Amino acid sequence: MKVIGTYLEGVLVIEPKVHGDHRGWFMETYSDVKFSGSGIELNFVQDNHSFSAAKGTLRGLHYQLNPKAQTKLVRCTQGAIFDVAVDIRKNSPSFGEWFGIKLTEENKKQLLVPKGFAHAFITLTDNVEVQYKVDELYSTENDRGIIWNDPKIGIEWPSDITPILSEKDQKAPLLKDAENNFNYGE
Ligand SMILES: Cc1cn([C@H]2C[C@H](O)[C@@H](COP(=O)(O)OP(=O)(O)O[C@H]3O[C@@H](C)C(=O)[C@@H](O)[C@H]3O)O2)c(=O)[nH]c1=O
Repeated sequence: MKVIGTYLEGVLVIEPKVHGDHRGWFMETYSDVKFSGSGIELNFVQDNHSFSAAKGTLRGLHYQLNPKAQTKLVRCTQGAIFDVAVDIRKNSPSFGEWFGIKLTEENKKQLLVPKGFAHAFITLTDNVEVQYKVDELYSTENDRGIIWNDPKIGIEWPSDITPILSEKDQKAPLLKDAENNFNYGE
């Protein structure tokens, strides 16, 4: 397994070791010992799995407030997504900055999105399955969103796709209208 840092502190790209043979392949998608060995101490408590039928489905930007903030270990097991993390830690030097990466069924890459980051993805193919582990339970009271196309964040979504959004995500606020509630790292 390879752990690759990004320009956002704490956001990591994980490349599992894939063991191929004449039958196909095998990989460990998460190992407590290997993550600990790389300095990543997590206690996952929930596994999530979503299916998006159409290319252009955009879920996010989502986060949970403390004390229910979540670390997410995200992977795409069918099709392809462009996966994004946005730093919403108020005192961070990279507050409001984003990192994006293509996660696909073929490349088997994973993105580790720490607490204090909003998360979103857009599907780049039809019939996409995304699976992710989280280290805090879902909490409707603490579940929040930021609008996907906030110009202040300026995420470079694939330009040839018109996003398909949930009603909730269409009504999400701008970063500037949500940031008073952020309670990470204070
Ligand atoms: C996230 C979540 C949703 N739900 C329910 C609530 C709702 O009825 C239904 C669909 O929820 P949503 O519309 O919020 O699903 P979705 O838009 O897929 O939300 C997800 O988006 C990605 C980007 C993330 O980062 C996730 O943490 C999560 O916020 O599932 C749970 O029961 N448990 C959960 O952990």
